[in-house]
Amino acid sequence: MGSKRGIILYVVGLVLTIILAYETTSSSAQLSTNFYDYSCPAALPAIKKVVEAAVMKERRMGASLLRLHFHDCFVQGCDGSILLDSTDTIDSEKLANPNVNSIRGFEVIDDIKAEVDRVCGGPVVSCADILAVAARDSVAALAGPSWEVPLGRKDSTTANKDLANNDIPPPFLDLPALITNFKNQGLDERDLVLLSGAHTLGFAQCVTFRARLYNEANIDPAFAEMLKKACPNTGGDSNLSPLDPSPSEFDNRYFSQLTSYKGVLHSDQELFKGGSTDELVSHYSRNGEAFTSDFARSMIKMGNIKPLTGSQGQIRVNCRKVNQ
Ligand code: HEM
Ligand SMILES: [Ca+2]
Repeated sequence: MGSKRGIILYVVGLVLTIILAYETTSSSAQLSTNFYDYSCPAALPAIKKVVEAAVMKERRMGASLLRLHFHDCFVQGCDGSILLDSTDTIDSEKLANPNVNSIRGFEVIDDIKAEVDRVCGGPVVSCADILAVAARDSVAALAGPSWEVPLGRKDSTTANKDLANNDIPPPFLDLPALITNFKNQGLDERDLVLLSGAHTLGFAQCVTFRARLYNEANIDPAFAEMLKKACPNTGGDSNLSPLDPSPSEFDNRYFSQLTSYKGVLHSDQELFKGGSTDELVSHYSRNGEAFTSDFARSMIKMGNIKPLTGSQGQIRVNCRKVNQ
């Protein structure tokens, strides 16, 4: 009798363990678009409102917020790690080469966080989710597509400056290295082309494309001459040039520029120079609608990189600091 009971208890325990294990693994991969529908339905409209005001004030901020989400996701996944300031225990990603004197928008994230916590009555929405939604709302505010953002990311308690230096692609990479870099994040060649299309928005500093102007042959000569005016051989490192001719408009001109060898960054032109991604670049240069809808898909894919979910991580009270 006793042993029968023991067996039943054992089986029940086993089943519970299996269910629990399944729940943990599936929830750690699962985000959902309705995550805040009950806990704070006012959150998403609040984010949109602050993003729209910031973009109205300065169009470039939309580009900067989009890039912030990208640079978050490529380091430890989309976990808000990029937002943490340096402390004794935090080696801030803000100081990594791809970010220092370059990445911007932290004050807007602070403004969004304050407004979201106000309307939700406390810290309900993670900083990582705020970054993902702000990127989406930025694109939409600059005439780009909108999409439903899968939500439920938690915030990291760590940052990794070394990983930021290693994993955020620098602009001097060639196509094979760009492909590998994206592949390491679970993104394919099509995602590389589509997400590089984010360079339809925003600006680059002279120091990031000088070598292309003065050393490379696969650049339209008149275009190179024009860029050299804003980017001399020496000095003017931080002078800005737009990444495409309409840096405040989400359109497909980035791709048509590439097909006429008017890419600003070396890494941009790598996507169209007789290699495996040429076809994709031509396709999106001819078909703006396809770019718009496929870009949204790739953004969702990028936003799903290694999120912390369920009991992992935390919801930060201050996006710049780990709780307590
Ligand atoms: C494919 C590899 C990529 C490389 C090598 C790269 C590199 C760069 C560089 C060097 C800049 C100029 C930064 C400066 O001068 O301060 C820049 C700007 C920008 N990048 Fe990328 N990027 C890449 C992919 C992406 C992706 C995937 C996104 C977003 C989905 C993105 C969004 C942006 C935006 C919006 C800007 C303009 C930011 C502003 O004006 O504040 N980039 N990128
Ligand atoms: Ca991160």
